[in-house]
Amino acid sequence: MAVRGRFITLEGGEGVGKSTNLARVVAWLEARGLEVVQTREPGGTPRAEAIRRLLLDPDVEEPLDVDAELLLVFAARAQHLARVIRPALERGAWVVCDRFTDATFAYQGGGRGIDPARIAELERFVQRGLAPDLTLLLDMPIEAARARVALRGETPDRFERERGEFFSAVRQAYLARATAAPERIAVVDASRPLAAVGEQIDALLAQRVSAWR
Ligand SMILES: Nc1ncnc2c1ncn2[C@@H]1O[C@H](COP(=O)(O)OP(=O)(O)OP(=O)(O)O)[C@@H](O)[C@H]1O
Ligand SMILES: Cc1cn([C@H]2C[C@H](O)[C@@H](COP(=O)(O)O)O2)c(=O)[nH]c1=O
Repeated sequence: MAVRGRFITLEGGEGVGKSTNLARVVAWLEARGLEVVQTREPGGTPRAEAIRRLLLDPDVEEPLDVDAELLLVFAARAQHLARVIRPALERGAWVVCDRFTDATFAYQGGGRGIDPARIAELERFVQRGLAPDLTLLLDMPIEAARARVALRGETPDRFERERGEFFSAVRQAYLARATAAPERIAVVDASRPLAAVGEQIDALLAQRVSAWR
């Protein structure tokens, strides 16, 4: 069956406000009478959430090989696409996802140094042409974002324990993808107060949704 719904993703480094603003995107769409499926990566199904725990667990003594990390990310994505994303889009629902493949190019590509061409191969294999219609890239300086994460007072996961250089590389990789695909990826200055960030997101949604109709 042909894909009919729309696929929106939120991206950005740790603590930039993806989860907070995802709730706003969902509310904005639902207020317009649309069926919305809210989900996240890695994860979104019980098996994919099990892979997420494996990826994020900081306490495993055996270091995770970077290629194994990449393949686990795409294994979780394949399951998520098959069980949640494709069925939702096919029945006409809108899917709003906290992170997707731009995160792989940013974290495994930029952060871990994996060749983007190898990531693109897996992207083609797993997604078979399916890609987000709109990506909101929340961008802000990494130190300020890390301060927000620290305020949450949670135990840092395996990625959150990385050094500053890792997150600088992640941020640069995200921004490079936005430069390469400006028609899909809208950069939002996430360092501003929540209300200002939300207003820009509402305006972007209004503009894109009217263009799709
Ligand atoms: N514009 C903002 N100004 C100030 N604080 C904010 C803003 N946006 C979000 N926050 C706060 O920053 C913290 C991180 O936000 P949130 O959890 O939404 O980020 P995230 O990008 O989803 O994080 P993670 O990458 O860890 O999942 C939360 O405590 C949230 O309330
Ligand atoms: C999709 C995806 C995610 N990651 C990393 C990025 C984050 O550190 C964690 C997810 O946790 P969060 O609550 O969303 O911050 O996973 C990754 O490295 N590669 C990916 O493709």
